[in-house]
Amino acid sequence: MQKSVEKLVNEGKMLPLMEEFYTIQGEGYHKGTAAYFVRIGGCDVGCHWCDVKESWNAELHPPTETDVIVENAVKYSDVVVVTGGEPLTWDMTLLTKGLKDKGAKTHIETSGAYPLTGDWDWICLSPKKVKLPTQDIYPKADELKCIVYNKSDFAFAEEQAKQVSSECVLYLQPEWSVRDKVIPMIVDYVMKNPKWKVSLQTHKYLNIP
Ligand SMILES: C[S@@+](CC[C@H](N)C(=O)[O-])C[C@H]1O[C@@H](n2cnc3c(N)ncnc32)[C@H](O)[C@@H]1O
Ligand SMILES: Nc1nc2[nH]cc(C(=O)O)c2c(=O)[nH]1
Ligand code: SF4
Ligand SMILES: [Mg+2]
Repeated sequence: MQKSVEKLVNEGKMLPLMEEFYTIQGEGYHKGTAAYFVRIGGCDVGCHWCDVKESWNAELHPPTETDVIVENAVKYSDVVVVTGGEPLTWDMTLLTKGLKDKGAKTHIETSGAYPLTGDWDWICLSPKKVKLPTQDIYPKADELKCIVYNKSDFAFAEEQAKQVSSECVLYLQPEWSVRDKVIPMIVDYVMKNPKWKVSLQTHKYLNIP
């Protein structure tokens, strides 16, 4: 990457944009709500079951002016979900300021593995064992969305739930490739531990992005 572009990316004035699309939020608390998704490239957390591995290498995604991302997003929706990749790889200050100045609600999907930047109306924290969230994000998470791949993930989810606020909404979401195996385990767990709710990737059932 050119040095001048690298500097702009480091300042959050440009971001490696992988894709953007208007769809229905499929997961978690806001599922069913129309929203514009902005997917920023770059992630080195390395979840083996990640459903967007094409996002990992930031260099494959064109550095795009943050102002241009904002101008476009607000044409589609007043709810903008920023995801990735891991959006907190980058400084989210200017992106969220731009969106909020134009009246949009800012939502983030994050593993919390890097320091929290940006001004968010909704934070979905989805912690990963391989690279735990930074301490600063736990009290600010609005929802905690733990992915269940096998039964050890219930214990991990409970450990994570101890660290969020009492208002944070708690979700267990099946890892897609093992959904048939883990959905019955999640259903049983939630009935026995009703502070948790089930989250499904409903967009995959609806065949939408
Ligand atoms: C692709 S990630 C991008 C945002 C951020 N890196 C994160 O992990 O939160 C978006 C959401 O999808 C979830 N996710 C990724 N792959 C999944 C899979 N195979 N099955 C279920 N959920 C998955 C993540 O845990 C996260 O909540
Ligand atoms: N419809 C839809 N809802 C989503 N919720 C979180 C997603 C993500 O990849 O971050 C996602 C996604 O990719 N599509
Ligand atoms: S943190 Fe998110 S984007 Fe990164 S590998 Fe894990 S699920 Fe994929
Ligand atoms: Mg997704």
